[in-house]
Amino acid sequence: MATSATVEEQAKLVETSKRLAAFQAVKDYLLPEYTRIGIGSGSTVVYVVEAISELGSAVTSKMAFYPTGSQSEELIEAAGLNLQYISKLPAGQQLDVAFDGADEVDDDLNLIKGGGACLWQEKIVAASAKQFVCVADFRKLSTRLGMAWKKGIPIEVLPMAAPRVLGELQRMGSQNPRIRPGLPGKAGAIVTDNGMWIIDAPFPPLLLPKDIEAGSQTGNSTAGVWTVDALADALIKIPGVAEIGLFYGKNGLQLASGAQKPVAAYFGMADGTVEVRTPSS
Ligand SMILES: O=C(CO)[C@H](O)[C@H](O)COP(=O)(O)O
Repeated sequence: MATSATVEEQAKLVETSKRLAAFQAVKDYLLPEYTRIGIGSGSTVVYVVEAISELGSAVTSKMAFYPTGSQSEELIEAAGLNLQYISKLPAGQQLDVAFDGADEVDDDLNLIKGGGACLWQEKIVAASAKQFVCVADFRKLSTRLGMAWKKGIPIEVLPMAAPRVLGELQRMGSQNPRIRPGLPGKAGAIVTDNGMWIIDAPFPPLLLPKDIEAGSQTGNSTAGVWTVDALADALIKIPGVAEIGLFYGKNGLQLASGAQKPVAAYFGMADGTVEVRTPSS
């Protein structure tokens, strides 16, 4: 009994933390004059939509909301918000802001995403926004990707290429990469909103430039030890890989468009506070 109460309490704490982060992020980054808002996927984003709905229709009726897949599409519709599609965003134009969750966030605001299999559309929406804001609970706060999220980097692949991609990943040092299975009771692999499969590829914790500068590591691939950028650049080049769940590259603040990294990551903490991580440079 005591154990189950603890598990329940922990689950409640996590939900409270997600909600805190989401409400603070919306308060800080959703300005009433904004008209185009990206809405990511996952359980934390549910609270983002709740926070937005609480602003009332006088504010939200002038806004259009762009989903990152079927889950967030349903969320937007259920909240009575105006649904719009990124495919309808005129060339050269941007969303004002996009909110999304993450599976892990490192010291440099690189992200692992795709735990919910929506990474491809999530990356397109994030990169289409002037500002991408990440919302998460304390479990996602990390120093190096792969330290907290042990399931591996989600990689969206063309199904016919999956066996070959698995072989490439092993060669690159991934430990036991696996095709993600479908829901319990459903045979076969999980199929994304884009008709693709997901491979989860665990790698040893990914290094940052500061690790290389410190001289203790080389960041090369020989022992499967990679920097975030080197691994991401190599993964995306594998034939059959549609998109990868590493959101990396230049800091969001430095870019007018195309950023994959957030301008800020909000973490609801276990003590009821919200920690905000922003780019250091
Ligand atoms: O990348 C994602 C889905 O593809 C999610 O944002 C990520 O898995 C976090 O989800 P949650 O908020 O439920 O922890």
